[in-house]
Amino acid sequence: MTPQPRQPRPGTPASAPADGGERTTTLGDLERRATAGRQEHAYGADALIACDRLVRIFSGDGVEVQALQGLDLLVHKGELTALVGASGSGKSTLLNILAGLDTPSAGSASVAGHDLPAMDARTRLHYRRKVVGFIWQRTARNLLPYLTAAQNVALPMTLSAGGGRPGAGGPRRGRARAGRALELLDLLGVADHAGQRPAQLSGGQQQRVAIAVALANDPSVVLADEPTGELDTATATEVFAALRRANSELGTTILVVTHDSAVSAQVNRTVSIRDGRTSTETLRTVAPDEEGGAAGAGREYTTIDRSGRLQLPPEFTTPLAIRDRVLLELRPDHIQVRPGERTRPEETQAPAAGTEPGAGSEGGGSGAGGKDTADRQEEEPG
Ligand SMILES: Nc1ncnc2c1ncn2[C@@H]1O[C@H](COP(=O)(O)OP(=O)(O)OP(=O)(O)O)[C@@H](O)[C@H]1O
Repeated sequence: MTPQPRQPRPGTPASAPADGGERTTTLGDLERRATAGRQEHAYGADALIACDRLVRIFSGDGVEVQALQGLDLLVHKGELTALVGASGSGKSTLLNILAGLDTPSAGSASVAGHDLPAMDARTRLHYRRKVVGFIWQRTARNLLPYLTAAQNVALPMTLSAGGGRPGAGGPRRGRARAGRALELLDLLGVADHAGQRPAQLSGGQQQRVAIAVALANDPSVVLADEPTGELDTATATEVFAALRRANSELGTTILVVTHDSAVSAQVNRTVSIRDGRTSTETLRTVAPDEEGGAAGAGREYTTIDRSGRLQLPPEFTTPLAIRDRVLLELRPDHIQVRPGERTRPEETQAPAAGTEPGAGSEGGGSGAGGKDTADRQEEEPG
């Protein structure tokens, strides 16, 4: 048997310095550089929220519902993003996963460096208390009825400081917690109601106190599921303005699910979910003012998933009768999508002996830069 050359172990010099001079590159150095390079280019490495091919399947009574079907989403630090979509498209499912209340069936999700599917019960509890704040649609679900507004805001700080043990110390002591609660209520325009219980507050005031509760522990992210769903338009605008203030003044990243197009028009980025996947997103260049007015015109973009797939909206495909396939053509600065011709039965038969596969046919039209024969003849001079 031929002896194999022994590989140096990671961390040992690939070539030792002959003159005892400068240290040469080791295999360990190369490995570290390769790992750093991989992390740098990993999907969503610079994002605060990164969902990669997220799948959530609910099963029961022999029926399976695929609520999320390989959803990709990146949200960067400091963004205020609205999540819209038809009923049943998967918005709440996504938010529950990001809140640490549910786990995905497949795919990965990370928030502020926390790998959500990998969290154990203890980490999950810490995550829910410190890393994310949550606002529910039902005002009554956000606040404890027997505590005042200020006590409701101080409660998450007490719980995270000492697990609710009486007299427990922590990052913020009693007086500091009360001070912070008042600061937050002031920021959200409800400081005058600090001593009142939820039943004494209007729906809009309750939701603003709920935002303060969600912000109490300086979370990296605030998630809100239809926070204005139970409110009239004027009150919804006020509550949304409070969310925007939290985003702009505290820099908190906020992801808000809404059905209300007036609300979604007040953010710079609106991501639309269709059939459990992100389908389009609208970006606005001019931010709305304090009252929610004068937002810049939005431009809608179709999202491309990690495998290069995009969903063509029915408003585009229906008028052109686009169904099974399209022709993609690579142009210097864009890709052209044209309806593929209908398949004729003879085209689906095997090619006759001696003919090259695909010769003279449409060729499926899938190659970038590929052109069908008719086109080429059309464009050739003479
Ligand atoms: N616990 C569950 N068990 C079974 N199916 C569920 C469960 N939760 C959600 N689903 C299903 O998953 C799909 C997505 O639901 P989800 O609530 O995420 O949608 P949504 O976009 O938030 O809808 P809505 O806007 O009406 O709240 C729906 O078909 C729903 O019926």
